[in-house]
Amino acid sequence: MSAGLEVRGLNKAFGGLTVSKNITLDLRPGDRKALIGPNGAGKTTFANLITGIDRPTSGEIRLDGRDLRPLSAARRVRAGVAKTFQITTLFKRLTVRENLRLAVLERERRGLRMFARADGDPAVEHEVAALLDQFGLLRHADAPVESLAYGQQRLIELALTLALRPRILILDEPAAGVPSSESHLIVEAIERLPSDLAVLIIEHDMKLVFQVARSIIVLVAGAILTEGTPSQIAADPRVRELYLGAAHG
Ligand SMILES: Nc1ncnc2c1ncn2[C@@H]1O[C@H](COP(=O)(O)OP(=O)(O)OP(=O)(O)O)[C@@H](O)[C@H]1O
Repeated sequence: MSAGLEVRGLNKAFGGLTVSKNITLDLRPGDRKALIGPNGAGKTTFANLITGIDRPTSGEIRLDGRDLRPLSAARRVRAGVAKTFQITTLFKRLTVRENLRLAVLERERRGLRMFARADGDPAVEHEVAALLDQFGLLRHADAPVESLAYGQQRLIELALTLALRPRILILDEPAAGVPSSESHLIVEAIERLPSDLAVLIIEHDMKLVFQVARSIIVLVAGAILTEGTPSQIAADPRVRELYLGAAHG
């Protein structure tokens, strides 16, 4: 048995359209991998197969050797597979601290009934404070989420996901909609993620990808074209053609 996520020969067809083709990859503790590819390459579908939103037509998905395929999306989160920014919903009128508290309680399955008494639980408060600190949100702790800049709201979503204590984290376009003046917040937050977490970043912003990824997987028409270090990918003529072709097309 090996630690982390193992995907073997994954296929997915919607009717006659095959959108994932024989995808094989690993996500090990500490990995910082990016999944890139043109629009419609099948990145979101791949993420949905891992998180259990979609079911593969064939192929294997294992976490620490355990077959994930029979598990519902909710059970996969409990097993340690989390994806921002879909499972997270911010309560915009509540404060940052209250949102984080709810996420911790949700993980503990204490639910909303405990909410009123929760601020009396030192263990929960300690964990919330650590998350606020990790994401540089301490000074905004008691501000309503809706009063914060968009980039900061995305940080809160990331903090909420980490409150679930995932082992595999899929970041789905973490910089989407974030003004370039705030994108450094996202980069810094990714750099501060726990070192043993396995991270897969799906992102169109190549600047961000090359800043944070140590390995890049290129998906084209549902299949992996290549996987390599950022410098290998940047030098790959097929990848250059793909992106230059897209830019000129
Ligand atoms: N539920 C579905 N039913 C039928 N076809 C689908 C479904 N979901 C996705 N597809 C098709 O699968 C292909 C891959 O889509 P997907 O959204 O996974 O690509 P993507 O790489 O995430 O694209 P983008 O970068 O634009 O988000 C597309 O042709 C899309 O139309």
